[in-house]
Amino acid sequence: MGKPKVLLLGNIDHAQLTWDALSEVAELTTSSAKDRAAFLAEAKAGKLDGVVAAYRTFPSVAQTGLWDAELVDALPKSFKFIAHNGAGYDQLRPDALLARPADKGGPIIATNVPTAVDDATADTGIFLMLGALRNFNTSIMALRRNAWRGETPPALGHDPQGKLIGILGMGGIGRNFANKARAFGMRVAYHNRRELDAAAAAGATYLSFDELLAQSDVILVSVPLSPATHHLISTAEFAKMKTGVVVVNTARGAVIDEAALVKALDDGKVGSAGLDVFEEEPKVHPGLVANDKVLLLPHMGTWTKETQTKMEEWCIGNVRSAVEGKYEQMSVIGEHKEALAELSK
Ligand SMILES: NC(=O)c1ccc[n+]([C@@H]2O[C@H](COP(=O)([O-])OP(=O)(O)OC[C@H]3O[C@@H](n4cnc5c(N)ncnc54)[C@H](O)[C@@H]3O)[C@@H](O)[C@H]2O)c1
Repeated sequence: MGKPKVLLLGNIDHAQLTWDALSEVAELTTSSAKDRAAFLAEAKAGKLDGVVAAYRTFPSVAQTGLWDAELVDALPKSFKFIAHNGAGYDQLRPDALLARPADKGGPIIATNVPTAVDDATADTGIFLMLGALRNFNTSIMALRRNAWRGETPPALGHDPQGKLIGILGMGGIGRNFANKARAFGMRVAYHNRRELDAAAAAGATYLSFDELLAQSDVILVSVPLSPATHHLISTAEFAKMKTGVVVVNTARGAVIDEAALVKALDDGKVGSAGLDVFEEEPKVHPGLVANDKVLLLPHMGTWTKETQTKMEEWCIGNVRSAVEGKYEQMSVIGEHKEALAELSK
């Protein structure tokens, strides 16, 4: 019997040697599909037969579309694992992957790359928070059009010291951000679906969702995007916030209703914002682009050599563990832990 096949969707940019070394245990293959229709056609024509695991990047969604029921249905029976190179896996539909019936190959197990992203993403959040608090974007724009601080000087910014940062989603990135925010003298509160134990909370105060909205001077959005968190923050939630609140989003654009944010900024309810993520990337709402009070980054959260390298190495590690049957070493997504345990029996 030949080696199991592993499919690469997207590029390996930093961990090429580790990827090449996978060929010791697997036959490495790629897809020539340029879009979802072509990918589905390849799968249905049997070109992916024998593939056991795939490595995928965030941009490879252009090649496959979402990993939903339609895509799952087209995959060969041999396909068992999808290793996603990222922490947030909203491009996968965990339910659809799990629901594949036994006669079609049974559940497909997904892994992600948590924790390796924490520092770089939290650092990006700190940059956006300070920049938004200080209104730096207005003066950056003025300087670049050779107008020094602008025709009228920008409004004075605010110091982080003593302000309450409310972290919505106190996971890996949220907790990392909390530590850094403390170094700036901020008071830290958070909201999660459940209160953390004392060690994980590390002194941060647990607030209900509404309390967090009402009391925070700065709100960091750090929850995964899912049907439950889509537009978690919209008109009603902005109305509950302090006037002049600073909103930072390093999670996913669609957790915030972008049109409602534009309005809240225009009304002065939200004082300024720092955004790394957008509802329809790479498109950015024109109301955000037009507003100097918004500091914008094009999804740069993990855009560092060290972090991208760590992520690739980790993701390839998940593929290798899957192929070698070392399931306990895989960082499986929360929704698939039980299915992996079944497989391990
Ligand atoms: N900007 C970037 O480049 C970048 C990089 C990495 C991750 N991300 C995004 O950041 C998100 C968070 O990453 P993480 O590694 O901290 O994830 P994580 O799973 O460690 O933490 C997420 C936290 O959110 C909480 N949560 C989930 N749903 C909630 C809800 N409805 N209300 C309140 N809390 C809720 C969870 O309990 C968990 O504590 C990812 O899902 C991803 O979308 C963005």
